[in-house]
Amino acid sequence: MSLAAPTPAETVTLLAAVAATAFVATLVWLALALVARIALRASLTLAAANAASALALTLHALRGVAPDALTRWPSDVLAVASFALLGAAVQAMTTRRLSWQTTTLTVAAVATLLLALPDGVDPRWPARIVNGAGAALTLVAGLLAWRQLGAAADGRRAPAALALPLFLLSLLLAARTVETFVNAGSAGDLRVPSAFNIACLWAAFVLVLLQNAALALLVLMRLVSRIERLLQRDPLTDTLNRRAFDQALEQAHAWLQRGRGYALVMIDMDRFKQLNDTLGHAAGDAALRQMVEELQPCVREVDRFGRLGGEEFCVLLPDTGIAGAALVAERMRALVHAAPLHWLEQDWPLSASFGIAEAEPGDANGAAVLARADAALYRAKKQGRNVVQE
Ligand SMILES: Nc1nc2c(ncn2[C@@H]2O[C@H](COP(=O)(O)OP(=O)(O)OP(=O)(O)O)[C@@H](O)[C@H]2O)c(=O)[nH]1
Repeated sequence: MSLAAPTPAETVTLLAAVAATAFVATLVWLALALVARIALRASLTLAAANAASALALTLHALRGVAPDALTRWPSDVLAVASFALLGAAVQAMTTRRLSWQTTTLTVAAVATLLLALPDGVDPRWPARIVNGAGAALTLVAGLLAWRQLGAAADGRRAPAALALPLFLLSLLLAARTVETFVNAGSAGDLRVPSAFNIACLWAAFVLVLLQNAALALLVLMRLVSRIERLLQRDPLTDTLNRRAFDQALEQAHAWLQRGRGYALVMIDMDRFKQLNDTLGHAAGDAALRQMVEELQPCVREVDRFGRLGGEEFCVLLPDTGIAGAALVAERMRALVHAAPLHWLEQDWPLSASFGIAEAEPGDANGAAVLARADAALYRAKKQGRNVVQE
């Protein structure tokens, strides 16, 4: 390929290549949405964005071959729709919300503006409007992605650099708009075999690939986060499962050497077997969920709430001594005791026993602290239940 003397065949071939790439991306996002059911709304919106882009580029390439009524206004509107849909998909992916009103209004406004252009208007005007609107839409999408991706999502930070292709796309579209003003010979038409158009088409080709790859990576990260969460959580109560809690405990214990203490509050619902045997297993499950919900306000962001098994739970309180743990446990005890389980028109009184322990420098590991909290819990049960013991 020579940049000095491009041929019309080159620009049309490149246009077809970008359109074909967008078309393949459409199929991939459709498969992800409909077959794998991954990030359904965002994937479908991205499929629509790529489809609109593929169709817009194909119609653009057919200018002069197919009727103008098909290849001018529809192609321009589809191009703007593809940028608006891309923005909507980025919004759906980063904020989990999808604003159809903004997308529809933007496309309708640009479509009306293009229709309102007088007959025989300088053909660069439609190009300026489409590229200008595209630059603005992709810039807004890029800024949104930059802001949202930096924020913690599912406990994992997605790199804000994933927004970079959107900024580059915005820059490319802005450059195309400016070029129609500063270059007297510009037609604002991608089919014209100029060095500028060839460079733009190559950049568009790379950016379509980069843009889709960045968003696919984002979807993958979301998926991994979701799987990680499923592996760490107890399905009934959404507290940490035993494995994840043990990990958190050993992590906290490692910090003990660096002067950061912690305490444990072990919780065991009283006479749970009796509840299960009388009202049934479903009522038992409901009681466990109710207790966890009631205790959540006592648990800080830094605390770790885990289910050790059956009706036994434990809360890990970093930077907390035995006095603090006693306060928390007493508050929890009162909360559980205050609210009976409402089940099939009857009230079943609930209570729980609590064992607390503080990590000490002599403790070899977290399990040793847990064993002391367990022994304290045993004493609480021996004392007649519904009490806190240390
Ligand atoms: N509904 C329900 N029951 C469970 C679950 N896990 C364990 N259990 C039941 O919890 C009961 C625990 O009984 P026990 O260990 O005797 O304890 P308890 O009846 O609470 O007696 P105390 O702790 O001494 O007050 C058993 O009947 C288990 O089947 C669960 O996920 N859901």
